[in-house]
Amino acid sequence: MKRSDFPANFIWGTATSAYQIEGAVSEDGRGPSIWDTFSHTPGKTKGGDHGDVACDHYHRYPEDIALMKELGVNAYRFSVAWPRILPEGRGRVNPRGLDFYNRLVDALLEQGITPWATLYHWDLPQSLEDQGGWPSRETAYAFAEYADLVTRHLGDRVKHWITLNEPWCSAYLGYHAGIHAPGQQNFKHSIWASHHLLLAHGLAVPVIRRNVTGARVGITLNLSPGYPASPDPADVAAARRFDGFQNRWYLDPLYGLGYPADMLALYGEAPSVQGDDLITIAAPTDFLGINYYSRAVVRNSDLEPYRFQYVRVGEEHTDMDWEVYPEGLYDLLIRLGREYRPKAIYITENGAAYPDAVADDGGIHDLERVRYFQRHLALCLEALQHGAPLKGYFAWSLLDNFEWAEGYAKRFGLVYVDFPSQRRRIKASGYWFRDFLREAVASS
Ligand SMILES: OC[C@@H]1[C@@H](O)[C@H](O)[C@@H](O)c2nc(CNc3ccccc3)cn21
Repeated sequence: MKRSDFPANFIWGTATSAYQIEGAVSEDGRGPSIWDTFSHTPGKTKGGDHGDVACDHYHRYPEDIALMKELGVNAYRFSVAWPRILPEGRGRVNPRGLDFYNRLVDALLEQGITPWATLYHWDLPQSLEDQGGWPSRETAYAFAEYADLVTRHLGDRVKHWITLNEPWCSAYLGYHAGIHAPGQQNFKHSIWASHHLLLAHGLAVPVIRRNVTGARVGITLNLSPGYPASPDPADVAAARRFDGFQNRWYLDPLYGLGYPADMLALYGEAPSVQGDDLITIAAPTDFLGINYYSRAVVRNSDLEPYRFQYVRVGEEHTDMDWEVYPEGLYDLLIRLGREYRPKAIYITENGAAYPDAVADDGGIHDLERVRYFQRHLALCLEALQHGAPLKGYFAWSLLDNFEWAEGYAKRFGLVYVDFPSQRRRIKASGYWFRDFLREAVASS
């Protein structure tokens, strides 16, 4: 499999997010986010790690853009930090926050790299959380105001917009599992949060289209195909419940089907739907972003409210203990193409954590990660050849960075970061990606 097997206009990028790489959390007027609060709360992140400095990208972005250029990507997916733009979440605008993203976008364009901006990658301004957070409908309205402000300022140069990164993570991990910010464990709040996140997306889509000529708008979901641990009908039903929990709860409303009836019955907890919310949420989009890392294998369980249990399978796992299963990406792409028929699909994240180390020769020989990319890209190509509307691929991630509750212990980068010195080193996987992308030049 080589680059020229893919369409000539296929998008090849790397992805990051603001809180994971920027640092400078109190610089130039940025306000606190729920991840500043959560990561500074003892016991919430591995080793008490936080994003105060991270990759110091706020200051080092020219060097990081030079790395993207060396890798040969033609696009870069980053997120805008809401608390940098609106320190209290609404109202007062921080011009120095806007200035940073103006500089970042201009520097990307100067290098011929297309900016793809994610408006929300989990860093909710703390003041909005203090007023109810995503369980409150007001937060959806605040998001639409934020989207309006950012797209009015960057929309002349940024044409690709992702409203939300992974609402499932924000709602479930943040408000029910409690392992992500803000760390609540309240099922009803997680259901209300999921609805207000989808509502926020739906409110923002027309705002972005109004502000950005030629906008391409979408949302990014972390989707995992679910497989039953056995042919036992109870396990098959559990896999269907998993699919509802992880995938259909978001896909169905976004594609005009409303919330899935089986999950509404299972949950017995109705989302806080009002008026035309479901019409708003189903605003037509130009693409679906998919973050794919692995599949899920589940069996039946009495564990309420989801009534499934994960089963650990497979011979090969990453440092996150996620099974390496590229076939799941193929199955997912084919299913989505057939069942939801998005205009386009972009893999907005795919990658793997491995315990990278600098070898005696100064290199980082992350050959497992090279193999991970090769296998997943091969299945992307196969799905594309079988009709999936796949138009691009963003590797997660450009840099080793702050891996949320796992802190800096889990490395996903194509580029190794020595955090004490902030020195960047391209890994073997980065050089592989560079050579893969250069092939088209050689063969054209
Ligand atoms: O964990 C790797 C990345 C993470 O760094 C990104 O910020 C985020 O967008 C992301 N989403 C997933 C898939 N979903 C997920 C599941 C459990 C915990 C965290 C993320 C993986 N990743």
